[in-house]
Amino acid sequence: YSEARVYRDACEKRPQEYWDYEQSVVIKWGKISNYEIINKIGRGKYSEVFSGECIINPEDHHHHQQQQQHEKQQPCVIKVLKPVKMKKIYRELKILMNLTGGPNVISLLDIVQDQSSKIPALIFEEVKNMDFRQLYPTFKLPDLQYYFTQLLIALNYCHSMGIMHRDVKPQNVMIDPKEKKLRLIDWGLAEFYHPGVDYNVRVASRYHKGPELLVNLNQYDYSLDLWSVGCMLAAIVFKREPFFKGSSNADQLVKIAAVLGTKELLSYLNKYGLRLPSEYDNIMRDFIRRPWDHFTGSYTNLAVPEMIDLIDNLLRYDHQERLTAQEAMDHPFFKANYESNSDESNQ
Ligand SMILES: CN1CCn2c1nc1c(Br)c(Br)c(Br)c(Br)c12
Ligand code: NA
Repeated sequence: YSEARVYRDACEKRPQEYWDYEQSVVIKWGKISNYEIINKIGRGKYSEVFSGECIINPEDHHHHQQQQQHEKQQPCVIKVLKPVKMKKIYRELKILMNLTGGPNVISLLDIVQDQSSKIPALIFEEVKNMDFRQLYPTFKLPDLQYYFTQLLIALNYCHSMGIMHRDVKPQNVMIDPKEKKLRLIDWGLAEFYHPGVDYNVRVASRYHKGPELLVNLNQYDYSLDLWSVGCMLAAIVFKREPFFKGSSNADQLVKIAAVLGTKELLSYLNKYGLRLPSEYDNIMRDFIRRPWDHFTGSYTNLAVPEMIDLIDNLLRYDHQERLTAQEAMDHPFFKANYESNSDESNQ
């Protein structure tokens, strides 16, 4: 049995309609004619994503025909949901309505419905996102302090609102480096946290799955998201994207054990009265725990002691041992001064 160390009663202390998405999702549908799709920017298992424009007060267009071309349109992102169970759609909508406007959470501007297909489309604020594979290699320590503080602010907020994101990964963290803007997106796998509930372990994306998901520890909590943050940091600091690259869910745990150790995995399982699932019998080997400096190689520019300690306190098998989002924000790494010293910048 396991319970969250923080925000245990975040849902219980709110009215039932806050978290009971099966009963009480009231949708105020917007007008699909207010939006125009420009082009496709992404496709996922559950949705197709487009860049779009919001046509502001279309009634003005009748009088000034030529103005139409010059009318300032609001750029937006249009997420067209694929027809999955309405229950899952209601969950995402409810969570977005609860969180929209929160710090560094993507803003939901409107919900519209395609007349023929009846499929809902979600309209979001636009973020001029720079692909993480291009952006992350440019990060120096001050950038890591800034952007991971912004990510932790978003996670502490949603956790305080009783919501686990459950799919934290670079693809779901939109960053506009020009505006130094970060937004956590894709709440399609997010769920409300209730103590003692057994959750589906088939969540998150393989490389960012916490050990709890891979050993079928169903009573996980917000701390799952902090494992994923640890994976993101380790990938940047040790220049290995992704940091744990499993070829399957089972192999994912093997890759984690190759770093954190097999003995340590078994004591984690023991603590929660779990056994290694049978699919590991032939693939789990006896790994020794690797010290983090094993991964720094020749360079250590980002691998400063405070960063190593932060990663070490996020990438813990035992979800109860991991730093919470608030504890991570209070970690010495974020208090240190790494502003590039003068001689370095002259080189
Ligand atoms: C696949 N890509 C690339 C950029 N981008 C993608 N999906 C997005 C979603 Br969902 C939202 Br909401 C926003 Br905002 C942006 Br920007 C998005
Ligand atoms: Na989204």
